Amino acid sequence: MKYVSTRGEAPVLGFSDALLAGLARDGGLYLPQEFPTFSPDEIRALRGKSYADVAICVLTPFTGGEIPQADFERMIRDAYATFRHAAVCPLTQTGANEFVLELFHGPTLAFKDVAMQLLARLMDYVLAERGERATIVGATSGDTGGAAIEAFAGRDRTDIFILFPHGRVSPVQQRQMTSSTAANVHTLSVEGNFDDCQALVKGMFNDLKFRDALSLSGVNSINWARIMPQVVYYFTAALSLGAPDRPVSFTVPTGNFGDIFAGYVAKRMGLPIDRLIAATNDNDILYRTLQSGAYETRGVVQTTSPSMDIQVSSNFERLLFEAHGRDAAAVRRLMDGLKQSGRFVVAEAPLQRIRAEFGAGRSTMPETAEIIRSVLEADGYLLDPHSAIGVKVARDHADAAPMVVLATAHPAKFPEAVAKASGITPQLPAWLADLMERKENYTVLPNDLKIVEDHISRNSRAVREGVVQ
Ligand SMILES: Cc1ncc(COP(=O)(O)O)c(C=O)c1O
Ligand SMILES: N[C@@H](CCOP(=O)(O)O)C(=O)O
Repeated sequence: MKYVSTRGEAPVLGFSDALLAGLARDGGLYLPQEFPTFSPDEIRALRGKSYADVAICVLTPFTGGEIPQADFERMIRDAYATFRHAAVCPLTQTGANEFVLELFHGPTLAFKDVAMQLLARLMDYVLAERGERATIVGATSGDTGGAAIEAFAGRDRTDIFILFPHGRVSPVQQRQMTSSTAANVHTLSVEGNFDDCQALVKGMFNDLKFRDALSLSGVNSINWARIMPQVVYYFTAALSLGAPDRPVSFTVPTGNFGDIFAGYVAKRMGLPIDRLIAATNDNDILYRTLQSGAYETRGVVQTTSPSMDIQVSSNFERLLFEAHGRDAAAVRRLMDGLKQSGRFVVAEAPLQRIRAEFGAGRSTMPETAEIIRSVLEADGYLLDPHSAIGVKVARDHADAAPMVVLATAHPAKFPEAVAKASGITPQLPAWLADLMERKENYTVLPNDLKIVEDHISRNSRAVREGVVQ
C-alpha cells in the first residue's frame, strides 16, 4: 500500500512515512494509491465482531504490512480499551428511522479520540522502531487539541504543540488542553480564529527548513492516519443496521471535512452507503459549495458549535482530487486560486460527481437550539450543539433509508449552550469532575508564523537536547 499526494509533486510514501509526514512536502494531503475493497460476503463476515476486531479487519490493508500484525492488533485493542462504553461507538435510536452514533465515549468526550488514541500509539511505535523523535504541531477549534494532548502526554519521543484560537473554544475544551502537567505538552492560545491556527500549522509544514529541523509531524486530519481509524465506525454502524444487505445513510456535522471523508472512504471500500450528508453551522462554506460550485471563504463567525467554526476545510482537497479523477494538476490550480483570491469554482463534471455522493444542509444557531430542546422533550435524549446540527440536517433529508447521525461530542463539553437550549446543565463524568478546578498553563501568541516558529524552536526538547539540529 503506497500513499500519493493530492498535489502530485511529493514523494510517494509507504504507511509509516505517510503517518509521520502529516502534510505532504508539496502542500498536498496523502491518500492511498488505491482503496482496499471488501466484497458483500466479507462485510457480512464482520457481523457480530467487537469494535476492535472490525477495526483490525478494516484497517490492516492500509498498513501495507509495515507494522507487524501482532503489534498492530495490540495497539488497536489498547486504543479502544480507553473507551468507557463496551461497544466503543454505540448506536441509539432517536426516531422511526433515525439513529445517533455516539462517538464521545473516549477519554476527552469527542469523536477525535477514536482516531487519536490509535494515531499516538502508531506514531510512538514507528518512532521507537526508528530511534527517532518528532515535534508534533496541531491546530484545534477545541476537540482535536484536547484529544491529542491526552493521547500524547508523557510520551518521550514527541513534543506536542497545540494552537487554539484565543477565546473561541468552550471553557471545558480550554481546560482540557491547558491543564496537562506533562512536560512534553505545550498549549498555545493564538490571537486569531481556527483558520488562522490551521494556516500557521500548514505554514510550518511548508517551511521545509523548519519542518526538517524539528522533525515535524501532524495530528490534524491532514494526516491520513487521522482519517483512517474513523472509517471503522461507518462499518460498525452500518453492520448494526443490516449492511451489506441494507444501504444506510449518514449525516455528519462537518468542519474540516475529515469525518465525512472517512465515510466516503468506507463507501469506496465497498460499504453500501446510500447518502452522505454534510451538516454545517453558520460557517456554511461546504453547503454553499455544493449548491453553487463556488468555494468561497468568508469571515469565520462564532457560534454555539465552536468546533465547527471553520471556513477553510482542509479535507475538501482530498475530495477534489477524487472528483477530478485524481488529476493533481487540476487540484494545484484550484488551490493556487484559493491562495490568491480566497475562492475557486469547481467545474460542472467534478461538481456532478461530488453531488452524486454528497448532500449538504445547514443549521442556524436558533435551529440548533430548537433541536436540542425538541429531541430532549420527545426522546429524553440530550444532544450537544454539534450533534444537534447533524440531527437537524438529517431530518431535512429524511427518506426510506435508515439515517445515522454522527454524535461528535458529549453535551457536557458545551454546558452553557446546552443549558440555554434545554434548561439542563449536563455534568462532566466522574473522571473529569474536578476539571474546571485544575490549574491552567498556556502561552498567548500573536497570529504570526515567525513568532510561533521561534517559540516552538525554543521549547522543543528535540532541539534543546540536540537530537535534531
Ligand atoms: C464536535 C465536533 N463535531 C464536528 C466536527 C467536524 O469534523 P470534521 O472537521 O472532521 O468535519 C468537529 C471538528 O472538526 C468537532 O470537534
Ligand atoms: N474541529 C476540529 C478542528 C480541527 O480538525 P481536524 O479534524 O483537522 O483535526 C477541532 O476540534 O479541533
